[in-house]
Amino acid sequence: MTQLIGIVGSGIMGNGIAQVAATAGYEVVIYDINNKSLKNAEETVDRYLTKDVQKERLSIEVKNDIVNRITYTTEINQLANAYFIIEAVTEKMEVKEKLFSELDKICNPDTYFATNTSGISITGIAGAIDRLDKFIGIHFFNPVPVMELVEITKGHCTSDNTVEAAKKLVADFNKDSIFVEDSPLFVVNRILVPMLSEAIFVLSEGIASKEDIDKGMLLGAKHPIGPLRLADVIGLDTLLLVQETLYFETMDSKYRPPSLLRKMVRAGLLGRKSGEGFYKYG
Ligand SMILES: NC(=O)c1ccc[n+]([C@@H]2O[C@H](COP(=O)([O-])OP(=O)(O)OC[C@H]3O[C@@H](n4cnc5c(N)ncnc54)[C@H](O)[C@@H]3O)[C@@H](O)[C@H]2O)c1
Repeated sequence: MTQLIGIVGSGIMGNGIAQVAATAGYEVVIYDINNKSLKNAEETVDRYLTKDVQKERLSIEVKNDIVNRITYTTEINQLANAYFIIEAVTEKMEVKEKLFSELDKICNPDTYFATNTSGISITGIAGAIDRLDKFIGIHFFNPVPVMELVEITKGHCTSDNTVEAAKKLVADFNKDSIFVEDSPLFVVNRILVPMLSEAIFVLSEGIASKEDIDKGMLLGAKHPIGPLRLADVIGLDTLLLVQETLYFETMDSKYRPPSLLRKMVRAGLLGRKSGEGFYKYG
């Protein structure tokens, strides 16, 4: 029988993870509390796969099979019999804890739980549930269908069996992985996020225009995308929450988030997902 993957959160990351899981042949249920986000996720997956069909990387029949393997729902009970749950909700400890505590009661005792957190402690989130041994960090990168890497992180009580199951899942998803200790922001974001933060400080100090900051890193450091445009792709609200984790966990002032970033989030300028961040979209 085809195994079921439950995705929680249908935002930027959730819809990409759902697409990759369905492409790997799994049945997928994607659950969100927000109907609009689910609708948007469905359209995003369809748009991505349609592009693949147009570029002749995928037949229309295969595209339809992938689309038909994904169910979009606001009913959390539909996740009860999942083989693996992958959580991709808002980057807040209290939101993730409450969700996993509810899932722990609903789901089959054999169900594995994974979080896609960008940097919150895996052991900390697992504190909300009884199945501590079945909890693991699987951190995907944005955009999920394109990026090859995931970071796998064990919590203090994660069993070897769960690590093996996660590794197999990641291999099925056709992703490569690195293994990272449970530490704020893991590896990639620990290095990347301070660079994005510095770009925002450079902008707010009036050292260069946003276009020249991005051009500087594109041409001068051979980055594939400028740091301010990348911040818009990530979502400025998520970026701020991730920076706060690094700052509060280390209590090191070098990681303080730029006040410009905080102001933009308060103004609802969240980047590409809200139509405007450092740049305007749509
Ligand atoms: N954006 C990125 O580049 C990126 C990259 C890697 C990891 N992540 C991580 O992935 C997670 C999700 O990030 P995102 O960018 O997709 O966020 P997002 O804001 O695009 O989407 C979050 C979704 O979660 C839903 N949600 C919130 N609370 C919920 C709940 N209790 N139950 C069900 N759904 C709920 C929201 O309605 C929304 O649709 C975060 O932990 C983030 O740190 C993000």
